[in-house]
Amino acid sequence: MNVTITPSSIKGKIAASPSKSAMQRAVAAAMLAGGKSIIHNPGLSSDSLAALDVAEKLGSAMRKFPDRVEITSEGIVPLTETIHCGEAGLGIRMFTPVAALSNKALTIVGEGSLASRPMDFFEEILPQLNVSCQTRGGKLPIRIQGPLQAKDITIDGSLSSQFLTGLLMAYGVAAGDGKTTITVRDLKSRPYIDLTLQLMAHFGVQVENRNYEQFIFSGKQHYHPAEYTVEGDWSGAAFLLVAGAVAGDVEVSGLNPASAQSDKAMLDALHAAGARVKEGDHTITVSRDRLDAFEMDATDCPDLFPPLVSLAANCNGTTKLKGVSRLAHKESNRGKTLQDEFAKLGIRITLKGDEMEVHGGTQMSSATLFSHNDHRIAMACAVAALNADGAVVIEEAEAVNKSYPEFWQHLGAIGGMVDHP
Ligand SMILES: O=C(O)C1=C[C@@H](OP(=O)(O)O)[C@@H](O)[C@H](O)C1
Ligand SMILES: C=C(OP(=O)(O)O)C(=O)O
Repeated sequence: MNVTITPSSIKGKIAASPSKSAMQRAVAAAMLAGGKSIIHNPGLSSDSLAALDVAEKLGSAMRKFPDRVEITSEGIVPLTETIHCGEAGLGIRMFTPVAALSNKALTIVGEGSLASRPMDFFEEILPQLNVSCQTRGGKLPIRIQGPLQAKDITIDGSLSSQFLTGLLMAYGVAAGDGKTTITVRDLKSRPYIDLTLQLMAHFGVQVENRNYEQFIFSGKQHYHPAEYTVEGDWSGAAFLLVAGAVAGDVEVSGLNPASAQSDKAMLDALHAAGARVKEGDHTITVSRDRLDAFEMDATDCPDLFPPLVSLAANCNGTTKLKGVSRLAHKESNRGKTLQDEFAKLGIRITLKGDEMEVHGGTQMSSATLFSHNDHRIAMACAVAALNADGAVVIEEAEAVNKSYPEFWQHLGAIGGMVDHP
């Protein structure tokens, strides 16, 4: 699907869509708790729907309503040999160790960009936990056979935090009497682990976090069924907040200021760039003002790079963003993708080692852009297009469904001139 954005002024209010990061974790916890859990505000992102499908295939009973989903589980009892994780990086990396709690031979698959994202971690780590594991050269499919046994283990957290999230979730069930420790070297995306631990605690499992280097389970625990409400998504909201900063005035509600979500750091960037920001109770208002280049280390909030680049393109001067090497293995190679697509708008981006420089403040031009089937690239292009000198076409715009299926409708509702079939 192509979407055409005509330069427009932004004005309006939007309620943030539900966070897929929180939702997928809630599904895993509900699945691991014996009994009935209720998840409110589940949302319809493809990654969240894929998580519900995984839970069904792993034996949970599901009742879906527009505002909630009820998950009834008796533990991990796979109904099929193949588990399909859609295109969700977190999904596959979290559900693989969880599925390995069963003793059944399983094949874990996914689609789209997931087929080329690294999974070799599992081949190295799962055999140490008594799970046989084979991948195709470090990529999908992943063949496993458990049951996983929790043991003291040391892992590398520098590529992604998602593998640790999966192990923590599974250890919540598998850790036995006594003390079991996951030691992690060089953990990146740390706030995502806070979100994991928060979710686990909500469902009754406590883990001691020693400075993101050791995660300690002291004794046997159980997940308890619970009610949980999925928070508004700071990652998706970041695009709307930038739209307000560069093209008018926006109010986004449903954003928890105390959230563990890493992407609430978008507020720091908006302040640093000089945007007018008002922080209310769960509501953020951002209005256009003079914007100047800023510096930020986004190593631990890698998903902010796309909206940060849309903001930086509108800032006078050269914005410096650290952490770009974290983007190589997302839905696209996002450093390069942002460089290529923003070049078509006339914005020069340089990549030097771990740093990205965005040379902003010049008039952006009408162009045809390609999302690379990456939801965050599609949304970053759309926000940049608001200030172009003519229409901007975005190809494969349906990519937004992965995290934020309402994005085009929301952008239109706040004044973005969005044309699509
Ligand atoms: O745990 C999560 O929900 C996520 C963790 C991050 O991945 P990395 O830990 O690989 O950086 C982030 O990029 C991804 O979109 C979602
Ligand atoms: C990288 C992302 O997600 P995942 O790794 O879960 O596919 C994302 O949402 O930008």
